[in-house]
Amino acid sequence: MDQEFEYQQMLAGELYLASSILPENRSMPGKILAQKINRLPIENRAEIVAQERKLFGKTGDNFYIKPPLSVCYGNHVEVGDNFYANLDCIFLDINRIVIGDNVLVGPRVNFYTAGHPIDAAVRQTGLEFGYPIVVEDNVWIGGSVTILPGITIGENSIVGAGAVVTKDVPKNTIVGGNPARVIRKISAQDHQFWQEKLTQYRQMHASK
Ligand SMILES: CC(=O)SCCNC(=O)CCNC(=O)[C@H](O)C(C)(C)COP(=O)(O)OP(=O)(O)OC[C@H]1O[C@@H](n2cnc3c(N)ncnc32)[C@H](O)[C@@H]1OP(=O)(O)O
Repeated sequence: MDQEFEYQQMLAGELYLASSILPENRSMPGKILAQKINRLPIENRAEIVAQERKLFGKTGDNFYIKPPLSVCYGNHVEVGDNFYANLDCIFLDINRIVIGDNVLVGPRVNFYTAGHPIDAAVRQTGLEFGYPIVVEDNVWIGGSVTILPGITIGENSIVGAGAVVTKDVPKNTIVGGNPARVIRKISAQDHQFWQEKLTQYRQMHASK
């Protein structure tokens, strides 16, 4: 009964006592499965993907996370279509991590939903909390990025390598640094530049 209360508090973003969940340890199956995935031969991609689909709460078409990966629960992560995450990512999903379609994640990206009270006396009670993370469609997260609890990254945006994201990222924006700041908006010129590169590539490919 207490375990269920604490678990629901956790998902609601309210204070909860992790140690009351831990005796039964609802997060252990996900951790064990992640360990199993990390031991699979890297060339056995079909099996890796099959196990990753069991680990996460939801996955879409064309999905792959390059091991090793780490989770807290695993089943609190939901991912859309066309998802790729490079190696060594950490999904600390004590609250939900909701990721849209066409999202690219670089190596060593940390999704941290968990936090502890600022006040030391309350922190010492063992009470903690977690807020959800949302990554909207078409986002690219560079390597070694850390995303903090409660953050939303808006559609089409890019998080530069090494950023610590402490505030929501608006859509169509490039951010970088620690704390992450807006570098610039993604513009019509970017669109034109990359469309031209794409056309060039296709012409060269066709002429081979
Ligand atoms: C899915 C995967 O596996 S991804 C593989 C791993 N690859 C990566 O992580 C690469 C991520 N890429 C980056 O971080 C790139 O630098 C990008 C996408 C942010 C570049 O964006 P652009 O707008 O083209 O940046 P550009 O190079 O023109 O630099 C613009 C400014 O932003 C700064 N900047 C660029 N990247 C970053 C960054 N990661 N953090 C902080 N500042 C940055 C530049 O220093 C420059 O500053 P200035 O105007 O003061 O000189």
